Amino acid sequence: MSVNFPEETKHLDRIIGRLQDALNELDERVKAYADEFKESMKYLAENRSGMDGMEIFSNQTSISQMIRSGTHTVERRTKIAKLIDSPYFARIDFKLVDENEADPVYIGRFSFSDDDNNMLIYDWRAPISSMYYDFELGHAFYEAPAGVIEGELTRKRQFKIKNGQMEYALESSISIIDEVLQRELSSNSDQKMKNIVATIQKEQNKIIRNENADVLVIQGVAGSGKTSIALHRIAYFLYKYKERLSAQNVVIISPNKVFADYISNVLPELGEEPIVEVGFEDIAAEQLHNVLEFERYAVEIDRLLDGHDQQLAERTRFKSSLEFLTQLDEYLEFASEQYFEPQDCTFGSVTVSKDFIQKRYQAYKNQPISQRFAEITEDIILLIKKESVMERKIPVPTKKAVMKKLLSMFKFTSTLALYTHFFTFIDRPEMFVFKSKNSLEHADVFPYIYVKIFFEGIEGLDGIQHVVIDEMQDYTPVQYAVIKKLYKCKKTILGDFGQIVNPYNSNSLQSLKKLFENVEFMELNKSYRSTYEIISFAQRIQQSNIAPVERHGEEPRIIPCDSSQSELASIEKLLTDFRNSSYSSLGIICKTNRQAKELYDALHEKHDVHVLDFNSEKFIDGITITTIHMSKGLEFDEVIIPSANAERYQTDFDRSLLYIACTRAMHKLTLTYHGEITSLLPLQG
Ligand SMILES: Nc1ncnc2c1ncn2[C@@H]1O[C@H](COP(=O)(O)OP(=O)(O)OP(=O)(O)O)[C@@H](O)[C@H]1O
Repeated sequence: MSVNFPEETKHLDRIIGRLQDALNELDERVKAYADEFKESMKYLAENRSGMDGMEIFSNQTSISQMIRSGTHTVERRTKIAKLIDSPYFARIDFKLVDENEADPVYIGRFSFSDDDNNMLIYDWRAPISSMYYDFELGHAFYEAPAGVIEGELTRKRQFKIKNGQMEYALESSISIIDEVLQRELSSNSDQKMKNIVATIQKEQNKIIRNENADVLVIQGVAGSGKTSIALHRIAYFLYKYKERLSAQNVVIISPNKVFADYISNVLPELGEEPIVEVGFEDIAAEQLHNVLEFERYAVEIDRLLDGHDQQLAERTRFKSSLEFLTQLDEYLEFASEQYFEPQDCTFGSVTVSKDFIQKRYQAYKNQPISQRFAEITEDIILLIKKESVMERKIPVPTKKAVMKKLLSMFKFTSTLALYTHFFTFIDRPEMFVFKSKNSLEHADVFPYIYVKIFFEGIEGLDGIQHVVIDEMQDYTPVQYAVIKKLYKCKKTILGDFGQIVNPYNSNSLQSLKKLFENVEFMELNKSYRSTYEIISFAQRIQQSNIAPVERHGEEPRIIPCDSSQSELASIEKLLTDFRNSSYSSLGIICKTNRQAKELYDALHEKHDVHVLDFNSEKFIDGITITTIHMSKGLEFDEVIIPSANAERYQTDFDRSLLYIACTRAMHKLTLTYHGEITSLLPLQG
């Protein structure tokens, strides 16, 4: 229920006035810093020759300090400018247990206080703001640093303020949150993912503010807000632990560059620096740099989807199982115990016994093999030095010479030899083939890196304090095992095991549970992206426990066509309708890259369409032709799924692909086909 609150309009005017004053003052300060900086640089340049070292140092220090303060002021200014556009989105009135009057608390993207330190706007991440997400009117509490604060919420209002103007204000009742949410969800898609601070739901807020879990795994249905929540969770941590955590300490592992670009605005919108985004292939490229090549996933997946190379499929399936990791661990344990055969070593007149070497080898058990050898080398050199002092002058060997001797006592001298031998060890030599000379198949990349860590070690990324992994269902247990070694920090892992896009990936939520210690699981079943009709349709393709939000729209359509030409004509008609609609994005989602390419060739002369593939870097509005793989994590106002015929979509795995494609649509969904319709689709009523 939209209400006119004259007092809220007045309050808004007052706050905007204050913000404007603050902005003017910050503008002056920025200008003063810039002038002072210019002056100091000029002074230093002109007088440097006459200064001693101490003077130069002190000048440079004060310039550095000036830059830091100036940067901080510019950041503050950026936030205030954003607040002037939209200062807050909610108000709660909270009455403490022992008090008679409730105090209003306005909540916005960032905090803002007046000169006397009165908080005029609270940051959405502040402890007191959590009550807005967690409680309806009545008893409420929040956790302050000093302990739990209890009281009563006597009022809850929501606002939409844009360009400094109140677009609407709503008085809370239990259903009000839904009304604002409905408005937000009904709007058209954006080129980039938006922040959702004004409408975070209670179950989502719980995940955002969960601080206990070392590893938090979020299994959420399509469109349940997992990615949004993971980013808001990072924003929350950056706020709460600002003294010791900054954006440089956080990494997100995302499926591809387009997705990374798509989500890149959320943190800056929330006033935080963007975080580093990498893909598993970037990690692989870094680890294999100058050693081995490997086949890109994008290339391999088309071969897998074609279904012609059954042996490749078998190798991929095997290497993505938890059992494979278990066998690999057993092999490495065995290699550690059995493949090192110490021998007596003589250096000049000193002989180091094999018992000594074996004992030292055992002492460094938890380290990579070459690290163990480096440690033993130090021990041997120390031993010889001691002998040298006590007995007689003995020449001390170089570290390199000792290392070489130790390495020769190990059965394999390279990671690759150790890795490939594994397949003989488990009696399945057919499970390893080189893609081409010096090039690994995709499925071997992470097992190889895992063995490399065991043999050569890895430089852990110590500066990283939090890792987010999106689309968790696409990765294998070995990939997680590598991540565990690489990033020894807290993790937020999210995805949906109902959306597996590699038919030969045999990973599961159960396997994931076994891979981590102190892991907490949270589930999200409500879907916010698509209309009720689209979700009901998708659910008839693949049953899941997805609960649609009550937002209604057109029924999805299935358009039968007589021939490929008439199917193309139907698609063209849909494109024209889209151009005349208010929607801004349309995705034509194909099963394979080849199908997408053919469709592009048929359409691009007459229509303004673009292709999104594994080489793309950006998500852009308009008409996009892409594959189900690439569309994961993305959303479109409207989706067309062409060739929904029996030949293209027939297996249970195809069912899952169709489900993913349908759930990319926010408002409108159409499927076209000619020939026989796929039996995976629900019958049209
Ligand atoms: N609380 C919310 N308020 C407003 N919009 C929301 C909320 N939660 C989710 N959404 C919207 O729902 C859509 C889906 O969110 P998101 O992409 O984060 O979901 P997901 O679970 O990662 O989806 P998928 O697994 O299908 O890729 C986005 O448009 C997001 O803005």
